[in-house]
Amino acid sequence: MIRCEAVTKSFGKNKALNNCSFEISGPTLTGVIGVNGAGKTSLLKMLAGFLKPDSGEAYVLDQPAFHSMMVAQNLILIEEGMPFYPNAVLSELVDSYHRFYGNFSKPLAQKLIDYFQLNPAQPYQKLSKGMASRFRVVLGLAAQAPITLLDEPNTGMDPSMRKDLYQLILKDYIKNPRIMLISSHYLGEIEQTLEEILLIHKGAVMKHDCLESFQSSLISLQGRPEKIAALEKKVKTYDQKDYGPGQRQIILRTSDFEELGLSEEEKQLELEVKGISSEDCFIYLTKQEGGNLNDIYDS
Ligand SMILES: Nc1ncnc2c1ncn2[C@@H]1O[C@H](COP(=O)(O)OP(=O)(O)OP(=O)(O)O)[C@@H](O)[C@H]1O
Repeated sequence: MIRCEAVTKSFGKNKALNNCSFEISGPTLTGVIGVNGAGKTSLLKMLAGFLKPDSGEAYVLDQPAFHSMMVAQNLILIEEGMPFYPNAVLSELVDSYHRFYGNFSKPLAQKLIDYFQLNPAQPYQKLSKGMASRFRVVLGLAAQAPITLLDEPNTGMDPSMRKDLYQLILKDYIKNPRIMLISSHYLGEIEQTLEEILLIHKGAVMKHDCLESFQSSLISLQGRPEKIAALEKKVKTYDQKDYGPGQRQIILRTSDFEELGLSEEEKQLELEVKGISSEDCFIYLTKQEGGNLNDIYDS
């Protein structure tokens, strides 16, 4: 079980987490998504007990996470800035994680090291970015910790290795179902692996849903511009595009679409109603309020 109750954490004037609440009570593969700076890493570090909340509380296995030895032994967080000893070679790091984590599987670590073509005698600090990510995944999966948090495990990996990684994570989870949180900017790639989505926006949970509900929360509506313009006045739209003079598309909430009470005839003859991808859903829901990119080059 992991639970955040109104967790807030600031760094100076910067609020990394802002009244963040959610709960995961049993084995689930959850994707933690959000734009840059949304608070994903801060949330994972909070659950790992590395950060103390300013207010609220993060619980892991019913205990406050901060500096808890019980939490440390039952949870692994892999992330780019893991504090390994300087000059440690991969086999030494595997041994030290094996000593710490009760469920650590050395045979699995060995198989993953071979699969990822890593050299156990090589110092971690000499690995390329993608190879270092591969090694962190070795530790993250071989630890078999009841709570497994993978912060951008695919950083620097080439596309074919990223595909393999998603399969590995899924196979590992099927073999040993547990709470797994994976943060990633590659939602379109990783979504087949996931059961749930935790969308973090401005330090808070914007959505926590199963993948299907997340994806179907927005919908695309296309039709003649005057027809669409009439509907647009009644709902909040997340995007609008014109396709030539004859067609206009809007993106709106599926619940708002249902409330419009359109007849079946209107839907079939006058409008094209389509689902959108989960990645587009994420993009529309979190669209930045910042400037227009055309302003950068057009004077
Ligand atoms: N140690 C720190 N010191 C100061 N500010 C921090 C620190 N850690 C995080 N922040 C700030 O908190 C906010 C959230 O950062 P965080 O790394 O959690 O976001 P993220 O969603 O993981 O981003 P990204 O996708 O870019 O990795 C950012 O504004 C960041 O600058």
